[in-house]
Order: sequence, then C-alpha cells, then structure tokens
Amino acid sequence: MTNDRASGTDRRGFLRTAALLGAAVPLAAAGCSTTDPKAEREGGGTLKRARQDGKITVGFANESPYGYTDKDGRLTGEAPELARVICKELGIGKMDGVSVDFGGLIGGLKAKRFDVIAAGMFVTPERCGEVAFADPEYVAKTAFMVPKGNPKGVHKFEDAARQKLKVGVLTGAVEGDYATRLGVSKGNLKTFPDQPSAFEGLKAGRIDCIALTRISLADLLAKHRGSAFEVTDAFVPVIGGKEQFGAGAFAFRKADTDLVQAFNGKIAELKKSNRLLPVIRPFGFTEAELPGPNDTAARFCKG
Ligand SMILES: CC1=N[C@H](C(=O)O)[C@@H](O)CN1
Repeated sequence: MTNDRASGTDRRGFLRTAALLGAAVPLAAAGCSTTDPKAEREGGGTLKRARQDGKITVGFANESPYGYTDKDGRLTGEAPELARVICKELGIGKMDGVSVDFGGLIGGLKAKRFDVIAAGMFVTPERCGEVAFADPEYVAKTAFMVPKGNPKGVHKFEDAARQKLKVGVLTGAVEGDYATRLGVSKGNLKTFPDQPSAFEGLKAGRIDCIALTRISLADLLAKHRGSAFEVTDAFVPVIGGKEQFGAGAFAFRKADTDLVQAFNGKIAELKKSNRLLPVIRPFGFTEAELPGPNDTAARFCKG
C-alpha cells in the first residue's frame, strides 16, 4: 500500500485501491506525548509512531456516508473526514485507508492492519471489551428500508419478528443483535457484506427489509432514486427496557490510550467551538445527531 492510497479487498477478492486523503503537513512535534516502552510492548505507541511518520492508517467499511471511497477513489465520509481534521491538528498529515467488511473492523484493528476504526462504529458494551472508543461524534437512530407504502407495516424489529419477515443486516453490525434480541429468528436474519448487496437482496425478494441507521438507508435510497423502496421513520430500538441509541465513535487498540486521549481532546475542542457539525453535515448529519455533554464513550460502554 502506498502512502496516499486507500486499499482493500472487495467481496469478490479483488484488490481495490483508492486515492487518499489530504496533503502532508509538517509534523507538529511540539506537544507530542511520548509513549512508554510498556505501552509499545503491549501494542501501544501508535500516536508517537504516527507523528514520527506523519501518517496513520484507518479502517473503514465502505458504508456510505460513514466511511467510503467516492467515485474518484478518494476515502471520504463522516468518520474519515473527521479523522483527517483531527489528525492534521495532531501533526499527522497523511491518512491511509483499508476497507474491510463491517464485521472485520475490530479484528483488523487488533491484527494491526490499521490503527483506527473510522467507520462510525457504535459504542456498545460488547465492543468496549475488545477496543477503546473515543467519545462519540454523533448519536443516530435506526430505520428500515421496505417496499414503497410499507405493505407489511414494519416500523420496529418486533413487527418483523411477529410476521416472521426476513431482515437484512450488515455483517457484524448492531442491527443483527437488535433483531435477534427482539424476536427475529436466526433463520430469518440475513447478513450482507455491504449496502449494495443488501439492496440487491431486497430487490430480489430474498429479504423483506433492511435494518440500518436511517442515515445509511437514506444515502442508499438516494443512489436508487425512482426505485420501489422507501425508508421508514427513524426509531430507537428498546431492549430490556433500555433505549439503544447508536453512538458512533472512533475505535482504537486498548493499549493506545494516548491516541484515544488525543482524539478525545480534539473532539471536545471541535464540539466546544462548533466545528464538529460543519465537518459531518455534508454527509447528512444534522444538529439532532450531535452528541450531548453526557454522551461519552464511558456512558455507552455501560449500555
Ligand atoms: C455506522 C454503523 N454503525 C452500526 C454499528 O456500529 O454496528 C451499524 O448500523 C452499521 N454501521
């Protein structure tokens, strides 16, 4: 992989490359934190290395508008663009991207294929056992893509479960968990590696609906204007009496505590100076999705 390309392997196994990400800027050596040798042994030290190299690698799931390559092959989306702003301010001028299925993000991070997950991944208690999350950059709701007119009246997972409908989700995404916990049988849950294949499944009638964030489905629908589908109103699944808001955040290896802190510092600054929304607004995010003061990673790790 070159320094300024995003690369990955698509689901057919073809290597895909994509031009990247912002011009190099001089290293901001001042204020760099040093990493202790123990942290490096345990897989930390990424912030120091990234500052020295002037480069960091992010993992993304090619889910638009969270993290994807555009028609020119450039890595973009809510999370990569925000990461680009933060990294530049941290003195890391270049960002490479590696594309994997959503379900491969945590494994890829741990295997050091990349240093940060920049895919709008939700903070959940299970995932907090595996990775360290920064504080959320947005909080989003869920929706379904269904045939126009929503003939089966699917507004929440319980509606799909009751009617034994087939629900399409992305591999490794939270919606699969929501669905099964709210009564959809494993046999009626169909996983897809990406949005286009889920859409094909819906079109072919292999599934009755797709469950994802409303933002993701609105983006998918916009790519298929005039199609026979619609996106339902956004809702918040409730499991065991608890509302499941989707708090999206960058994720890091647990040993990279200094990198998490550095990102958190910059996210706090961006929020305080009202600079967060302008970065993510072009991707369909509004004030309604901005995290509140209590929407911390620690809060969502608790569930
Ligand atoms: C950006 C995103 N977040 C959810 C998740 O973290 O599982 C899923 O909706 C998949 N996509």
